[in-house]
Amino acid sequence: MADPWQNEYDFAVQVARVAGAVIRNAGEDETKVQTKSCAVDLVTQTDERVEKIIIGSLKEQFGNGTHCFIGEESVAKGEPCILTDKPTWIIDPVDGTTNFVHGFPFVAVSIAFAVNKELEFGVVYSCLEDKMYKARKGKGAFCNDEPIKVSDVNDINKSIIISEHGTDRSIEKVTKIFSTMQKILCIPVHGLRGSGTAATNMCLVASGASEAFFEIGIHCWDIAAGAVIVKEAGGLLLDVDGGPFDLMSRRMVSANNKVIADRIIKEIEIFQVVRDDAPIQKK
Ligand SMILES: Nc1ncnc2c1ncn2[C@@H]1O[C@H](CO)[C@@H](O)[C@H]1OP(=O)(O)O
Ligand SMILES: [Mg+2]
Repeated sequence: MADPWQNEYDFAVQVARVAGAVIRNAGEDETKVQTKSCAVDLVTQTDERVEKIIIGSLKEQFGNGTHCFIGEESVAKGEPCILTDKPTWIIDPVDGTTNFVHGFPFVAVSIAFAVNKELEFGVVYSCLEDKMYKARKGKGAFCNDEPIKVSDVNDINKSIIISEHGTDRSIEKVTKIFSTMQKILCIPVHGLRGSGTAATNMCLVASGASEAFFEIGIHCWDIAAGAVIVKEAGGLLLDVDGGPFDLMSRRMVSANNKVIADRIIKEIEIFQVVRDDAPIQKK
């Protein structure tokens, strides 16, 4: 049977490439920052411009009222962040905005597509490295059209684990994050890393460069596309408490296998975050 979402998938790859070129060519003026939720949560003109380009072209192509859109900058401006059964695009125009502002060379465009609350495909374009990661449910994961798969390491002592610090600087959260990192480092593991973009981190797990990436505080648009890519590369997704992965929960462990995931989960100090789909007055 023909793939009902083939056109959407192919178009997402094209749009991600265009968006990545816009990011690469963004002038100095466009890296001037404004802040969002706090002093270290950054946004630039490019984030907003690229989201408009992506959503604009998707709407022109498919938006006859049947498709919904969840985009990082649209949600920041008050649009709802609720996943329904309708075909829904989940978009982070510039994942790694802090990197982008500083010229730290990992910045990704992340585009995912869900139907009936299930992720159908994901595209992550790491635009400064010119790496196009993509995966269609049931059809494998690719980087620049070459198949990718997760690492086969199941000895935690031989792993590289990725995490990030996020944008919350409250002392209790930072203490928990660093305590978790310290415990994992001292298991010991070969190394701890973080590229500064959740989408790229997930592609690093998918391509076998790292065994696991976990974070509390990420948003659905940071990880939706990467989630399909990790799964299709043979990896798995879990909640930070070992339960099932929930895209809207802002908590995620992605790993090459269950042995590594379970070992990491044992060390994670959980802190509370407000869900992406919580009523707006709670945020
Ligand atoms: N409050 C938060 N806590 C943790 N990670 C966050 C976060 N807000 C955004 N992120 C994302 O996590 C990674 C770095 O921690 C980036 O992918 C960043 O996405 P962004 O660049 O699109 O904001
Ligand atoms: Mg992001």
